[in-house]
Amino acid sequence: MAATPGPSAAATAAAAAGGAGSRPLRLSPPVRNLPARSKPRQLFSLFSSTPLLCPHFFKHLTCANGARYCCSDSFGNSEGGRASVVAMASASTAYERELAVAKKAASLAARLCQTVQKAILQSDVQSKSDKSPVTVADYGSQALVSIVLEKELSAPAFSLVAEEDSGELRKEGAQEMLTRLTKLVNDTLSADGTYDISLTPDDVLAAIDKGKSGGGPSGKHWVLDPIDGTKGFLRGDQYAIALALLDEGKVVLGVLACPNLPSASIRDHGKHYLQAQVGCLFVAKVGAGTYMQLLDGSSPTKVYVSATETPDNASFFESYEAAHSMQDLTSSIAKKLGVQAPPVRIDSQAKYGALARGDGEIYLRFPRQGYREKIWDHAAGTIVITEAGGVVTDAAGNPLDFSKGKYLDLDTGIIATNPKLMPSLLRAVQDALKEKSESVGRL
Ligand SMILES: Nc1ncnc2c1ncn2[C@@H]1O[C@H](COP(=O)(O)O)[C@@H](O)[C@H]1OP(=O)(O)O
Ligand SMILES: [Mg+2]
Repeated sequence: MAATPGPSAAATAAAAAGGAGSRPLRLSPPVRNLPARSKPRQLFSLFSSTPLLCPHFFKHLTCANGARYCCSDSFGNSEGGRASVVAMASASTAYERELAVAKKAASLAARLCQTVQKAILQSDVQSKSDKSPVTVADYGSQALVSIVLEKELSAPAFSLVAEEDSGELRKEGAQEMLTRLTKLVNDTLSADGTYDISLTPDDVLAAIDKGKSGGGPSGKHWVLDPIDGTKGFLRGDQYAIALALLDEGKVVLGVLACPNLPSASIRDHGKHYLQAQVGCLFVAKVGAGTYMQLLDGSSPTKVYVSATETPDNASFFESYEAAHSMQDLTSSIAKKLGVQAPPVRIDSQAKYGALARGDGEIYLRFPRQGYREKIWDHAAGTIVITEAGGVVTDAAGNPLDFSKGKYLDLDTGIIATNPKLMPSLLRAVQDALKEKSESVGRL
């Protein structure tokens, strides 16, 4: 099945209203049937700036953050010294089953979301108590992921921490939506053909409510954002299905399905990606690197963060929605760092995927005071970046802690970049935050 763009067929990541100087990014309809290519450029620049570890030239290299990566054709296959063979063998076999299940679940959910985005009707949008829009696709995506986890995992009593619950769907007046949702889930399952099942509305409600786990520091917990970037989804722009697995409080695998992200770099928008296919799946497992493939199936390609060391050649990603991140602060950080390029604003954890494959160097996220970050908004994206050789921290430089339950306890914001740029980025963040608090103090 070919990946298809959204209803507008133009995933737009233009500058937010009033965002003068930001880089408009209009993603046009894809030209079909062109081969997806990863960018060897990223690999070459990494070779040129990283020490080789052993005489197996081009086999082993150390990423700038000290993590070891092996050049391998498939997930986890490697060559080299005995110790690394042992280490990589355990890295390659651990969580293998879970990763395959996560890919299956996210791909199926993405298919459902693509169907809905194409046919979206205003009446699909309900209002949650927090007033953010939620669609039949959020529920359908969560139900499908939950069903795949239940069918495929050997332990049926899995723990799932997910964004949606069935509360609104159980209310009077939601019957029609529930009927449509059940049909959508069943149609997606039957088109896929893996499972010969037909779900009732109650089955769908129960599947959604499997996502009520609170997470925490012990055991395994799946973490799901069924549609990350609901606003982008409704606009016909970028969104992601983000699924991760925590084990003893650490993210051990992550899958990001980005149905509207072009397979080619969006750095030089207006150029290569206009011919690219749309719909990417990023897959990361602890110790085994990050891979990208087309959502409609292509062999996975290992991806790496950009090796750019100089801020004046760097570009940065931030939220499309001005309400999600303080753009005056991010602009001040970029200025202090010496970044020349305007911000690239796109919705959802698609930013993490784009950064992981080197489309840009920096991600800045500074929500307004009082906003509490949820683990499902960052778990999959974080491992996609770290396994590609990048670093993700809070504004004080601490790693994100996914072991505290549903929320991340954060110092102000989230930043990501490559290890070479991180020290200067952290200094710029600290300076900009200090300046901001001093200016608030003077008022
Ligand atoms: N006021 C807010 N500030 C920051 N993030 C928000 C806010 N409201 C919703 N979000 C969440 O931010 C994420 C999108 O981030 P981005 O701005 O990078 O696209 C989404 O998970 C979105 O929730 P949701 O998943 O319900 O869409
Ligand atoms: Mg989200």
